Amino acid sequence: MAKKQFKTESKKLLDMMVNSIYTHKEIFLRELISNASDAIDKLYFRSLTDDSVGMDHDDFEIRLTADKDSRILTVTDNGIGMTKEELENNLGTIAKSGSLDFKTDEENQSENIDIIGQFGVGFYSAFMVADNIKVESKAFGSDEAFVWESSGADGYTIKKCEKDKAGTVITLHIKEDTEEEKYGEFLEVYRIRELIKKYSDYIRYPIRMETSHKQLKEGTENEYEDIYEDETLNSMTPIWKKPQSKVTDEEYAEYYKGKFNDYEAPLKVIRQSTEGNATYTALLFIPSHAPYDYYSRDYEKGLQLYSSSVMIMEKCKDLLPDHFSFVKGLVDSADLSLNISREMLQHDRQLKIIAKALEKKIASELGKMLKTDREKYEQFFREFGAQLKWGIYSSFGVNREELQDLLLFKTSDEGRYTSLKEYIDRARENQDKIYYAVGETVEKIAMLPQVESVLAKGYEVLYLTEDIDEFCVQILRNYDNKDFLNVCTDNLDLGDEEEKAQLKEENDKSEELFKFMKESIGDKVAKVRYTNTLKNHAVCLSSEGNVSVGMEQILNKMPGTEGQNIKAETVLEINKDHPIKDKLLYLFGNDKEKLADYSKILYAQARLINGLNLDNPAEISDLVCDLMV
Ligand SMILES: Nc1ncnc2c1ncn2[C@@H]1O[C@H](COP(=O)(O)OP(=O)(O)OP(=O)(O)O)[C@@H](O)[C@H]1O
Repeated sequence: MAKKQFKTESKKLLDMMVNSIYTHKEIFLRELISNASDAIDKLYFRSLTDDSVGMDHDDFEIRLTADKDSRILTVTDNGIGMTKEELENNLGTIAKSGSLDFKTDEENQSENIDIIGQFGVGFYSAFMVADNIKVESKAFGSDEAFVWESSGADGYTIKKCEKDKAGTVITLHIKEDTEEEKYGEFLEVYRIRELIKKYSDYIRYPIRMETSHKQLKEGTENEYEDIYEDETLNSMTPIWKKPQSKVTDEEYAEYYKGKFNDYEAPLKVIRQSTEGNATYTALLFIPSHAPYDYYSRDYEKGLQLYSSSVMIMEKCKDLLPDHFSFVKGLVDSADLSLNISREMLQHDRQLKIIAKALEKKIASELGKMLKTDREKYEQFFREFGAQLKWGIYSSFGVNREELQDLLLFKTSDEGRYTSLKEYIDRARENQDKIYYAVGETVEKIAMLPQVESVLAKGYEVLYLTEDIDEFCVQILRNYDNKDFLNVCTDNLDLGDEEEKAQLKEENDKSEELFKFMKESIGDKVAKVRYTNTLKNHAVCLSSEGNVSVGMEQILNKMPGTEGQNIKAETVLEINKDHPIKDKLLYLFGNDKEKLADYSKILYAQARLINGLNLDNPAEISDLVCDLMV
């Protein structure tokens, strides 16, 4: 029979598995057992409403056999099974489409680790240890059974076979041992027992295996015989049902990695059990890094939902607010009915109470981490901080009480992270503003002329480097009764009354000059004026109104704003103490043509100083050359 070919993506992945240098090959057993358990879950769930299943919870099992002579390891379940089409679709292609959109450079073996870790390639991982795999399966309700067989990337076959009951038998022919790899260990009972304890202990169905031990023969004194017995290798207690003191950090980490397809241990484990309004146990994990798709539309938030240890939903969105969408984990509650539908669940009062309590718990645990383990918190914030800021912005500040003290911003104080409270604690006496500036990097912001002058007066400035930062700050408006103030906007008010009056007078006097300069530059600026906030530079840009120059950039980059051309009211500010001022006044009286060129050049310089690109670099370069020759 002709072999069918794997889909291209699957073939690549398979090649990688077959030649894997991944050191944790042992995880293949966890993957197969987890699939078996899922398949049993499905049939058990069905048995609750369908008498024809004819099985009780106690009838379900996962069975292992290992034969060292033939190098055969089998994993058998009496779950829902697969039809011919399902065998084809589930095992002939990668379950999760798009997993391989991610770079799969076969040459670069080190990427193996990431792929296995990130996507939990499941069934395919068996090819790390086996050179031939057979999957015999009979779907519940079907009269026919089929066997899928493959020796790796060259393809697979599907044929009819005989099988009595619904379920699946996976037969692995374990690879021959090599110098580096002793694959034979996966046929040893002690090793299998160890792996089940490590990765699959919590599986709620018994994982059984016939094992033997030596026993003194009855009636003899020194004759021993082999006694064969069925041994259940797992404790079947879900990890969240074990007393907290009995679970080590490592066990939580292994559980998390296996269940949520992560290659790194979580940054934090949160466990909560309550009775009262709602009785539930929650086991939550804060990952130590954002999943590859976290900041994309494909990412789906949610927690697993169990009713008395039986999973009723893989991803319950309603349990997590958007600003904590990075949290992984599960909730087990006896208060929820097993047969509850998704639609009903949305309106379930219990669920709402649980969700509220979890939100509070997560916020308080993060707060604690910020206080007691700064380094860890900063690691968390680098990965997920933007989500908290987004939470404030997208809710128009409704969540501010919960979130504002969890925020960190970069600051002029050595470019490190600060919380708002820390900023206030360091603020100068009588400082009634929280100063901030926006830019791509800390270094670029530090060079902004306005920032220099605010720093020179002894104030600290928040450096907003992330796209969401300024939006978040604008929604907050103030913190601890102090308003946020963008140092590049018009109302930076650092001088005394006398200085202010003097500036106004000078500005009024030069009104005609400014009008001419503005007309020369065109509608890229709304105004030209003098400023007394600059120290060394001749010019800078600032803005008036709600949209700052930085926001203009971000808003125009956002999808959906094409063609809207959102504009900041840009102001070109000229240092009133710089010699350029006299030059401009002179040109205004004597050489308007040159003044027009100067205006354009000054505007271009201001853009460069503010870290912005020029829209007409060739023109500016020509103008500068003309001045030079
Ligand atoms: N023992 C089994 N019984 C029934 N169906 C199975 C069994 N093993 C695998 N499958 C089916 O094959 C699919 C693919 O399995 P695979 O382990 O590759 O991915 P997955 O379990 O969906 O994802 P992941 O392992 O990343 O969580 C499963 O979703 C399931 O539908």
